[in-house]
Amino acid sequence: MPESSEQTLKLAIPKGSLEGPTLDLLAKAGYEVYVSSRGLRPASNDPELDLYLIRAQEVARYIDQGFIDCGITGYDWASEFEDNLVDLTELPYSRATPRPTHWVLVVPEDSPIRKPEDLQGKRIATEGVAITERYLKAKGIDAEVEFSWGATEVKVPDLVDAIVDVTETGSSIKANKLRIVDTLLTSFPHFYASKGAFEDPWKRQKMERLTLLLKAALEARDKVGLKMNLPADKLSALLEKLPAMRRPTISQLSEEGWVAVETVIDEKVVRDIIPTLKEIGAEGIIEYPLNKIVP
Ligand SMILES: Nc1ncnc2c1ncn2[C@@H]1O[C@H](COP(=O)(O)OP(=O)(O)OP(=O)(O)O)[C@@H](O)[C@H]1O
Ligand SMILES: O=P(O)(O)OC[C@H]1O[C@H](OP(=O)(O)OP(=O)(O)O)[C@H](O)[C@@H]1O
Ligand SMILES: [Mg+2]
Repeated sequence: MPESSEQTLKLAIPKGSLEGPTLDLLAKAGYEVYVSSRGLRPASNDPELDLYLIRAQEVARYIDQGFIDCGITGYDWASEFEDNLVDLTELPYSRATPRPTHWVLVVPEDSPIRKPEDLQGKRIATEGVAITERYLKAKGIDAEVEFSWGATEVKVPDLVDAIVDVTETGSSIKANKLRIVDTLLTSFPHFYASKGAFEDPWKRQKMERLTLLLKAALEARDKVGLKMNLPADKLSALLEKLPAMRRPTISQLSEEGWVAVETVIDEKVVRDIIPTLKEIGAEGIIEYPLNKIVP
């Protein structure tokens, strides 16, 4: 375990839906976090980090109050504190996909509610009471909003007329035979800092370095490196046929008439590209995973 450090940065990691993907991202960024089964103050391989596992809903409030220097949480839960926080960066990852989450107004498939205005005088259950009330107010709709502790999908139509819930893949909506009436908010995780921490030169530099590494790790996601040797006279054929190979590095090989080509491409096109490269005349093709890309 690394030695303790003089100066530390108090960083909150969201406990719950985002915990797993956030720990994976931190690891890719170079920060191994060791979470024990009940421990909410995880250790890490960086003695300058003082880590807290805090519910996503509460991260922004503790940063706002200055108890925590910075943290990762969904934009949805931080939006009401937005004016008091420094938004260091958006981090485009989710629980299961690279897509953002949506807070949606949902009713049973056969509900008579077709548009938001049909909610006038109705009852809505949600974990996001503030998000829902802000939305209704903006639309001038008067409806009763009650807090839900979760498993919200089960409440329509017997307990309430509609719900507002998070959706990512849409599978919960489908499984519960629900229909989306409107989208209230779209959210990715963000890395937020308190204004106080941002004004502290040491903390600011530490957070900016962390931001760079987190973004670099996300940038490298779903990309791979590709390297090969190629007869020099086939180079133009290769570049013509493979527009996916943007800005490759070309270097001369010691063997006359041959070049080495190196590039970064989306992993999803690799299975089409490698056989084509072989057909064009490439040899010694290697594909390798990437941890970080810093533009
Ligand atoms: N299915 C999901 N896919 C991706 N992100 C999600 C999903 N559910 C929630 N999130 C995101 O994770 C954060 C926390 O979500 P939420 O408030 O639902 O708490 P939770 O961690 O899922 O815990 P709970 O079990 O109480 O719902 C939010 O920023 C939200 O946008
Ligand atoms: O569109 P999907 O990919 O299906 O994701 C949406 C589901 O994920 C969240 O549930 P969670 O697991 O947080 O449980 P909860 O119902 O206790 O909030 C959300 O409340 C939905 O139920
Ligand atoms: Mg949830």
